[in-house]
Amino acid sequence: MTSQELTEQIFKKKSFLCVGLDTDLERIPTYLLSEKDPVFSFNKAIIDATHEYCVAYKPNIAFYEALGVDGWKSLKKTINYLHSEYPDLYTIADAKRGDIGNTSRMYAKAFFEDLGFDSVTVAPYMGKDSVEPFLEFTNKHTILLALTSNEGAFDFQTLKTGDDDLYKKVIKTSKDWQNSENLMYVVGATKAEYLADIRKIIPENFLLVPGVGAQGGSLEEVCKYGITKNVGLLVNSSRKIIYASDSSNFAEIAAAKAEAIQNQMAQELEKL
Ligand SMILES: O=C(O)c1cc(=O)[nH]c(=O)n1[C@@H]1O[C@H](COP(=O)(O)O)[C@@H](O)[C@H]1O
Repeated sequence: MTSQELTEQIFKKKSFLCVGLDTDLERIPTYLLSEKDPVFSFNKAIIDATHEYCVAYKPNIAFYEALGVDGWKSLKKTINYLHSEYPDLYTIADAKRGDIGNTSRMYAKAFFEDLGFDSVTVAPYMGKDSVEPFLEFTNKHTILLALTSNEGAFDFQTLKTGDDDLYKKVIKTSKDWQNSENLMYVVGATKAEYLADIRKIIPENFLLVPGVGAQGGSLEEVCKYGITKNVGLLVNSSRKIIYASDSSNFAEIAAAKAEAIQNQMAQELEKL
């Protein structure tokens, strides 16, 4: 899906919500554990209930990898289900990959070709030749970690390198990489006020903003500093939506949570 198509979906659905599928066998309703593929059953129920309130889904790959072969099968079933039932929804593989060039190319093939995700999250630490293999894929986005939502973001990302904080240097440098038009960036909702400066460097790019909900970030603040006339935001919430209830009507409750966020987003879009 292109950025323009994603923007069209955002205006059509009045939502820039991304639902995070961080599916954990220890947190899903226990009655699902007797199903053949509890992870897929849970994801399917969440997707069927929430799809009208969001524009994207982001499975966090760690939750699937932790289950070995079974986890990869559940992931594949989930992405196939999204492609067949809801092809207008944007998909993010939250894998935070990045390695020497030929290895990155294999990661890119895994997520873009084999699984068919629209985008993948990538760590910038290994630099240009570790990211460019992802950027070669047309109509696919590489979502580069810029300023993350966690406390550890202050360990390295905000260190001064010359005149700039490291995360700003990452963003500025990445703009010169081959096919940089395929870049999006991660900026944590917990650091919303930094978005004002970030928007001066990248006024147009889409930002994936995790950290509202369970991590305490504020949607209002994110919009105040980060929204553009084309929106340019995908705001993720995982646990606050998918684990809102562990009873038999968990999907319904998740949908209500997603709808409440979507309503807030619709109000923000009204202001544009
Ligand atoms: O790349 C990410 O999505 C990500 C980056 C970041 O800075 N912070 C962050 O929380 N995430 C991911 O976003 C999701 C947040 O989940 P909740 O805190 O449950 O909404 C998790 O899958 C995290 O791995």
